[in-house]
Amino acid sequence: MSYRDTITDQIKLTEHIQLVTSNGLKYLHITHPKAVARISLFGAHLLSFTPANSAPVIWMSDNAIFNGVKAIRGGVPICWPWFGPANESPTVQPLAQTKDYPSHGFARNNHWQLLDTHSDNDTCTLRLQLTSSPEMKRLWPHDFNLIAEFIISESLTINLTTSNTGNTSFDYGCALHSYLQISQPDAVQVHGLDNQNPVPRVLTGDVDIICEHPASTITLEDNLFQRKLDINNEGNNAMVVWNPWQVGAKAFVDMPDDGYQTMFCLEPAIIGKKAVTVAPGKSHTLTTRLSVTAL
Ligand SMILES: O=P(O)(O)OC[C@H]1O[C@@H](O)[C@H](O)[C@@H](O)[C@@H]1O
Repeated sequence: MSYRDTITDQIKLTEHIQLVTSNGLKYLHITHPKAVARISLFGAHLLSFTPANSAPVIWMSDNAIFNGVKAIRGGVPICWPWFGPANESPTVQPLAQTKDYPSHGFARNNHWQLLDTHSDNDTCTLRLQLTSSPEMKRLWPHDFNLIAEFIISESLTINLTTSNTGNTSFDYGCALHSYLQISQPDAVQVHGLDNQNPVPRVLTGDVDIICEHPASTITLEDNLFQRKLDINNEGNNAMVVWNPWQVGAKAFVDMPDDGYQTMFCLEPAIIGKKAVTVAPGKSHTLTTRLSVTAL
């Protein structure tokens, strides 16, 4: 059952933005002449983004679980303050890399606070915040303020700003783990993944790679949807490219067996030893901008 079937409360925040409660969880519904979008406060997780006159840009699993515990499969999960399994990440405290450390950090498994919303004829802007709690500090012993800003118009911009509110520097890793909607695997080509070898990448099987020299704009062309998606990133040091293909999809309880045929993850990320260091009182922003053009 989708969370949309169990809505119990709706509050109008602006002309274009509603705060919706479903099964005790909060969602933001954005309905603007330029685009429709949904955001879950659990995870500050963008669930959908569809500009006017376009097919959906973001893929969401038909079997996604909205229980406020498990990270949602699809959309744009925010992986933070580490990427991938904790025991492989240099930004997790070395003595504590045990099994109860969630993969891809804890930002996508926590409830965020809605800071503010604004909308006008051009744009909707929404800001969500996560701050350090004792439970989070058990996993990652730093004081922080994390703000996810979503700017929704013909294009989508996500600014993820990490601020150090403590007295010592920290390193962090992260990814805006965008699940992009595609028509079918053999209709798509990706450009810009490797700045040094600019060859297109086609989707012909399972892929899980970290590209360390991405161009600032990655382009996903979809010949069947007759569109190209430009993904412009700032503040990342890598792009993760992922599709679990048939065997991988079957192994996920929250992905239909054929789900891999309509998704392609292209994730601007901060990974590895080159992870960003944030000094006390300082901030760092990772930005991704998605815009669609007809082919
Ligand atoms: O199932 P999760 O934790 O959401 O991760 C999904 C995938 O996320 C990708 O970013 C990783 O590169 C994959 O290795 C991983 O399987």
